[in-house]
Amino acid sequence: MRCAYFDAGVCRSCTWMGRPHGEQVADKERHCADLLGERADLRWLPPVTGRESRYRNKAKMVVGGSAEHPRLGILDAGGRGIDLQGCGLYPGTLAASFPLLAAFVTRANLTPYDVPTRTGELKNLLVTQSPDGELMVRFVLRSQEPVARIRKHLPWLLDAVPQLRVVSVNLLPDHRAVLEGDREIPLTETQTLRMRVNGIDLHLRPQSFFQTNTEVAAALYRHATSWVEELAPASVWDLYCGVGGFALHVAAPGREVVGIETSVEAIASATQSASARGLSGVRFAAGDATQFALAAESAPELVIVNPPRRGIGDELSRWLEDSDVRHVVYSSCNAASLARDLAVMPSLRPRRAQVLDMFPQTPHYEVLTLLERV
Ligand SMILES: C[S@@+](CC[C@H](N)C(=O)[O-])C[C@H]1O[C@@H](n2cnc3c(N)ncnc32)[C@H](O)[C@@H]1O
Repeated sequence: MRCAYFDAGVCRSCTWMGRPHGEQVADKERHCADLLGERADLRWLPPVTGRESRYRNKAKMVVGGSAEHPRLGILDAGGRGIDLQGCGLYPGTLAASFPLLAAFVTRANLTPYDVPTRTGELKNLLVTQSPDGELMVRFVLRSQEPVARIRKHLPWLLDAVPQLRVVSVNLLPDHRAVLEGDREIPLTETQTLRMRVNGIDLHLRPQSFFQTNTEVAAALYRHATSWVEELAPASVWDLYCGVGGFALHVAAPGREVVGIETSVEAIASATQSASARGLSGVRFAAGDATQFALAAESAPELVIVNPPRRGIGDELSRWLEDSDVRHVVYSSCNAASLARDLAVMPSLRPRRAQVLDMFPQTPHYEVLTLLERV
């Protein structure tokens, strides 16, 4: 794939842009195999690949320029906005919303936040596209000052972008290089975007994580589910469950499934999905994964973990090592932290591993592993 922004040197976010896709995937497999080391009893399954472009379901656009001429994209080294509305990573409906969102910024007179002078209001636009082509838009603002203007002009935006289902404001008052703050102000009655994956309705609210690449995420959930089905455990924990993707896929009659996640919003979404499906054996609770495991009276037969980049860490790895959990399905977006965690769990041996190319044009990838107690 080629990218005019990359070739012109204005955006270098996709560091592998221009490299043949097959070569990228082979490098990711090699990288992962090196980190996991020589293991005679580990079977590598063929990698999962999806489309090379238009695969990102979420755009995190920094807003620069002026209210009259907003730029949606990234900031340069001097803190000025670079417009990347033509970025090839975003799917059709999402990409088509950018010029309309830019027109809305002008219409509602939303002054972009200027990093060097710390003035202005609109910091970021966060846009998510569901598999059905519906959109969630979040305006990340420095203060509530523009909220009334956004509300006033919102009917225009809802009319201009008919796929728009969820709109909210997120407040990020401090001058920090983060994407969003803690406080969310809903602007539409609907505050949940339906993310239909493999025929299962997941629900995404603002402030919840969703796998970046819906097509590859669907394969991730399918493959993990087929491994779990083979083992047919009576009890499963889904730790770091987010909106419940793994838990809702592996739910089955007679199986007890518990999902644990720190985000209260994500747990509300997961609970909504479970009750809509009438799943009585699935329960979700907000909390820290490690603390939950350490406090539990008994361990399940199988544990799924899908932690952030830092991995599950020493404490939870040690707990798993000392527990009588027979199998762990570990889905990782950082093979380096996976390898560190594996070193703390020598009794849980990786039997299967599969690289999933969740982030084409970058060195990042997801790896799904099945660990078995020896
Ligand atoms: C890589 S995401 C995985 C989400 C989910 N499994 C999925 O498929 O969408 C990691 C999740 O871990 C959650 N998280 C972060 N720290 C946590 C902790 N200490 N305990 C439980 N969940 C945590 C995050 O909020 C995020 O939703």
